[in-house]
Amino acid sequence: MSTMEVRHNTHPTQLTSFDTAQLRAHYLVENLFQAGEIHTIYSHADRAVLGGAAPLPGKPLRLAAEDPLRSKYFCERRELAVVVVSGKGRVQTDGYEHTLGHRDCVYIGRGTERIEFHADAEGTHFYLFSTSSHANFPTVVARYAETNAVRIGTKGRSSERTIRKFIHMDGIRSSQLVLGITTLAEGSVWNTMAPHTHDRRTECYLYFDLPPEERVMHLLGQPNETRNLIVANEQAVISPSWSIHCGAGTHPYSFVWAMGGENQAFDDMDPVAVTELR
Ligand SMILES: O=C[C@H](O)[C@@H](O)CC(=O)C(=O)O
Ligand SMILES: [Zn+2]
Repeated sequence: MSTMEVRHNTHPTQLTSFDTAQLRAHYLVENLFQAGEIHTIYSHADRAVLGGAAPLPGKPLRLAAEDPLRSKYFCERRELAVVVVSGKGRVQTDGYEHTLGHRDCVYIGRGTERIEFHADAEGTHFYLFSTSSHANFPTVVARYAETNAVRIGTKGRSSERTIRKFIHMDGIRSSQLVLGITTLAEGSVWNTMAPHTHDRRTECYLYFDLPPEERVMHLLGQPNETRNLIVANEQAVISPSWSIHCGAGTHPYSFVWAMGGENQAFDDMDPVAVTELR
């Protein structure tokens, strides 16, 4: 079974009038991974599609062109990145098979007609992130262990972490999609603090590798009007271009960050000083 939910855009002044349930309904994505199903969210923010595929071993799942796409197949006008956030498995693209371990990624280019998810273990979860695409780029696998790890943050600020860029201008090429994984070091809690915005891109964070009883306190909103979401394992946050996106966990975690929009320049950020936050 597969389902696609549609989410509309919000104006920054709306965010400050939302209560907790409304904030969660607009920006938090829960229940991405349902055993034996593919669940996707079509966000009008840069037309990003987020999804979760949770096939059972021996029962592969095929990605469908849901009605909101109005296309013959999912990647007819789209590119797609798939990251294994738990377990291990295989992704088949037009008959080619890509074997993926924990935190490995496959970029699937526009024009790929048949996409199938196979689990090699119980509880295998494939995270999907897709943006529209007007050019064909080759399908390529990126392995977590083989990707250059950039260490950032400091122990003193409880922000020691590694950033691995998978799909970007100097890595796997794409039409607009940019994606990587950040992993927190033992004893560190903060990602992306001091925060930033990037007015030319929407960004989504999918938090994972967090024990079930732990949480990430994620901050969002314009820098001078912030709110928070309490986020559990394998839940995602959609950050509009005007929103900061950062968080602190009660335990170390990893997250997939993925963007789509006007440009792919990772450094095209507007930094926000901690003292400017309200
Ligand atoms: O626009 C870039 C993204 O917010 C992330 O790459 C930031 C991040 O992973 C981190 O600081 O830990
Ligand atoms: Zn960002």
